[in-house]
Formats: sequence, C-alpha cells, structure tokens
Amino acid sequence: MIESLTDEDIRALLLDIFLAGSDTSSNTLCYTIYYICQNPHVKQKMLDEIDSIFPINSSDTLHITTDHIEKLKYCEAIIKEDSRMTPVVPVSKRVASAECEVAGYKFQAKTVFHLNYSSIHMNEKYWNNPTVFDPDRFYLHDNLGEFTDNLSDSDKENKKSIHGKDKFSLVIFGGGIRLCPGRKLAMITMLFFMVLMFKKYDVELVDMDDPLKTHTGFLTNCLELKIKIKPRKPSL
Ligand code: HEM
Repeated sequence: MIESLTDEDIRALLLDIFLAGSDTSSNTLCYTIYYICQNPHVKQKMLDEIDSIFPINSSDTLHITTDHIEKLKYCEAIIKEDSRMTPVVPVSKRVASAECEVAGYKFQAKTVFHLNYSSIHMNEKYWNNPTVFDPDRFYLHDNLGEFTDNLSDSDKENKKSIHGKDKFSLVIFGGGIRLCPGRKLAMITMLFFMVLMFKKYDVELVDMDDPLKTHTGFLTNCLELKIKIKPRKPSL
C-alpha cells in the first residue's frame, strides 16, 4: 500500500532538495569559472564550442534545447574535470547494516565508513598527472576517434586508460544506492549557466595569482571569487 506523504515528509524532502541541490551546484559553478579563467586555452576551446552551437549575435535571446545540451561535450568535460579537482562533496559516509569484510578486514555492524572522494580523484592509479587541470581527459575519452587525430598513439592510450578503469574513480555525485538523484538536473542547469554567462560576457579573474579560496566542512565551499565581467563582443 502506498501511504501519502505528511506535511513533515514534504518539508524534509524540499529541504533536502534545496540544501543538496543549490549549494552543491553554486559552488561547483564557482570552481568552473575559476578553472576556466585560470586556463586561457581551455576558455578559448569552450568559447569555440559555445559559438559553434549558438552562432548568433550575443545580444539575441538564447533558446537552449536538449539537443544543444547534448552537444556541449567540452563544457561538460570542464565541469567533470573541475569537480574532479575540487569536489564540493569531498567525503561521504556509509554505515554497515551487518558485519562485513572490506579489503580483507572484518567490520562490525553499524561501523561508519568515511569515503574519501577527494583522494579517489587524486589517485594516480586512475588519473595521469592528477594535479593537472585537463578537461581533455574526459573530452577525448568520451569522444575518442572523433577528436584525437592530432594525438600520438601513446597519448591516445593514456587518455583511453583514464577513467575507463573503474566507474568509482570519479565520484562527483557519489555512487551506489545513494548516488545523487539530482545529478542530471545539476549537469543541465550548470551547462545552461555556462552558456548564458560565457556567450554574453567576457569573464576574467581579478587576480590570476590568487589561489582558490575554499573551506571544507560538510561541503567544500568557495569562500571568495573575485571576477571582472564585461559584455562580450558579438561573435561573427
Ligand atoms: C553539482 C551539483 C551536485 C553535486 C556535486 C551533488 C553531489 C552529491 C553527492 C556526492 C551525494 C552523496 C552520494 C553518496 O553518498 O554516494 C549527493 C546526494 C544527494 N543529492 Fe546531490 N549533488 C548535486 C546536485 C543535486 C541536485 C540538483 C539535487 C536535487 C534537486 C540533489 C539531491 C541530492 C539528494 C536528495 C541526495 C541524497 C541521496 C540519498 O542519500 O539517497 N543533488 N549529491
């Protein structure tokens, strides 16, 4: 029998959605802006993609459809890569419901496991040069064949090996039974934001030497991001 939700259930669900859905996306977008501005070649490649998909005067209103979103492969690769480098959810937890064995060790029921997502994202077993910001590791991986003509064979092998090994090597949205239910919505809204912002505006960091300022509690929050924004010259 399906029981109806009480007002309290609905309140808790809405709170979940707002807390889990807004801070996560807004902080990820800060990291997206930071890494794009720090890496001019990435910025240019992203603008080329946006301009090729939306070849209109920047003063026009943009009508973004699901077809457009599908094509924003490089923008998506940027979001994956900045989230790999600086995941907003750095650690998650699981509680063992019964006695279990993990990696050869026995654990009692109710043991709390802390899953260190940040470290997984920096593990050299899965990632070549993990401290280097390189959206191509996702772009080339997801689009192998189409975009790799100018790569050497060993480069291709490197790119192919990344992330292909283990689906839990990238846990931006967690994994398993508690995998983030808002992940698709989050990706779509972040891509929308990127297009709307970077199609219309020229965005730069006030100080390129300023490191990313974050504070990690339950989430890794961006404490400050100083940027300069001016209207972008319309693309031809
Ligand atoms: C960039 C945006 C987002 C990121 C990085 C993110 C990340 C995560 C992560 C890492 C988890 C924990 C998964 C685990 O422990 O394995 C989670 C859970 C969750 N997320 Fe997201 N999330 C995002 C956006 C959203 C949005 C937009 C919504 C809803 C509209 C949402 C709703 C939830 C909920 C309800 C849970 C708890 C799921 C459960 O415990 O079963 N998230 N998210």
